[in-house]
Amino acid sequence: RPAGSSGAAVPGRLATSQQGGGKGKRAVAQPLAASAATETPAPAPVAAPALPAGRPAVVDAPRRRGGRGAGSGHAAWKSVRQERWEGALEVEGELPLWLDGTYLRNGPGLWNLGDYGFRHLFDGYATLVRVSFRNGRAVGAHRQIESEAYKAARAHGKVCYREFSEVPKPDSFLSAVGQLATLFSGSSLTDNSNTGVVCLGDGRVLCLTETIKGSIVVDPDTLDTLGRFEFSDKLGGLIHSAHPIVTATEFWTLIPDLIRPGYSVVRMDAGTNERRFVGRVDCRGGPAPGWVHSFPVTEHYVVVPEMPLRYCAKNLLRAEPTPLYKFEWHLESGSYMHVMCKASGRVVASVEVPPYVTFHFINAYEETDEEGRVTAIVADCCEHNADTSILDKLRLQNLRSFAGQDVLPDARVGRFRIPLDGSPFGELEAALDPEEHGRGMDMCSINPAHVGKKYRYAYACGAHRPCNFPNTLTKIDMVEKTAKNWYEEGTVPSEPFFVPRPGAVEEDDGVAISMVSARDGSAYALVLDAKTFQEVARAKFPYAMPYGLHCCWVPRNSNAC
Ligand SMILES: CC1=C(/C=C/C(C)=C/C=C/C(C)=C/C=C/C=C(C)/C=C/C=O)C(C)(C)CCC1
Ligand SMILES: [Fe+2]
Repeated sequence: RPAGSSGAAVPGRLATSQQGGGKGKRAVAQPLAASAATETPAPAPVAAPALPAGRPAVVDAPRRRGGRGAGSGHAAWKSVRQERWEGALEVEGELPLWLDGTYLRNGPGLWNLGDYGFRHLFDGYATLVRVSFRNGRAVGAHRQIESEAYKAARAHGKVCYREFSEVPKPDSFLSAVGQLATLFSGSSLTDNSNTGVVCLGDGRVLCLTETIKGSIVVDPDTLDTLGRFEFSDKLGGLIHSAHPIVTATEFWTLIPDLIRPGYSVVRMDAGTNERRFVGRVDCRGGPAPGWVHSFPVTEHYVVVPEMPLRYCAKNLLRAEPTPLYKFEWHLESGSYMHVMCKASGRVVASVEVPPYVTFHFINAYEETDEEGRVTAIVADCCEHNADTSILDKLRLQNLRSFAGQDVLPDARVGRFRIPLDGSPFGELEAALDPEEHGRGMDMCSINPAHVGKKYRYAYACGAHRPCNFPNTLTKIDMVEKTAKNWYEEGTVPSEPFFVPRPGAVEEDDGVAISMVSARDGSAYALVLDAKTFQEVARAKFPYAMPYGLHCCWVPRNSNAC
């Protein structure tokens, strides 16, 4: 964590330097003594202002230029109203006293610029949410990440960089060659880091998206944007996996090569900014690499997925999105799983597998024989039955227009088995009956002590049907092949993030924390006992919170995660 960032709030620091002028309440200059770390009673919640006058107002009405969209819908799909807020949260139930640290959640929380509404869930500007727990109390906050893309959009009142589905309206007549140049130099790509948030081994907290320039360091206490994470190496690349594998000592990621289809596997030591090239996987099919939103590792291997949903340079350039956005489906190209040895960079297996669509790998581990030799890799993921339609379902118009129809495509825990004996094929099967979790499955976490190792439990979002989006929290038992489900009518819960109890021995000794947005506009951090999957407490925000994607846990008073 950067020097001076202690985990305790600094008494006397102001909640905001902005003065009100927008539609929200005016700023009240109030000491930020709200952290439970200060031992002082937490003050009442203070609303920060909406955007300052003269800048495009952030509105919560879902509409595109020229008219309102279909219904105002659920609070989860409405833009956050204020740029920032911090205050004590009302706690219902008993927060465990050992829960001492900060839960951070990142996600695209702002989908409107003035009266212009974005199309897709993944387009929104990044909103970081914080809940700090101490002594059974909770302090909440949220803040927009100050990416160049967000600041430019605010300053000019329009999209200025290429987002997931939005592209800037050309105001100069760049030739096709010019457009291509801005794409391949990366200058037109967004740095809107609205997807992941990770705590590095050295304590720095990094927000991520799929562009490398969108790796942004934030202060977990103030939620200040500290600046771009500059990689000091010469590896280059424009895009990488949104989900690096981060441990106390290292950081692994994949860099797809769109010119010569393949992936670079790279590793960075904690405490440095220098990635080192470990090895390369050449694609086996298709005109471009498969989309790698995430990938898993085992103790000795990196697993590189190559799915038939592939990047598409033509679609990257398009002004109007296709149903598959920047990607293309190439069933004929085959589906593969590659395995690289972490130590040598050698590809030790490359197998063809049944077609699959996944965004999130859950975990992977090695299977060994009686002599301890590794015979196969098992890799689990949230698998969408090789159906890409989930991407279109995540258009905001679809999410906002739910009227009781069951339209969420089925998903399952897909379990790959990749033999290491030179066989050309691997297997893919459901790890448990998908009915156990309502045939919805995404946004997963596990006990971090089990990353790359044999594990039993995963926490994810499942479905209580009919629904148009995952609306339950589910604990999957991979051994018993059962699930425990949490559901509350009208709510949209985000990724349940597992936080182990310090000193825990059992894999599920801890809590699962999820930010829940309710239809009535309430929002709360829900704390479930990870063993029983029963609610132990909820910490309520005094305002509506949009849906968000991924989370991390920053333990208190530690300079490392
Ligand atoms: C900005 C550019 C890109 C951006 C890619 C992004 C922001 C990808 C984000 C992907 C996410 C958040 C995937 C999450 C999936 C969640 C699912 C399927 C949940 C399902 C629920 O049931 C590129 C596309 C890389 C191109 C360059 C510019
Ligand atoms: Fe993700």
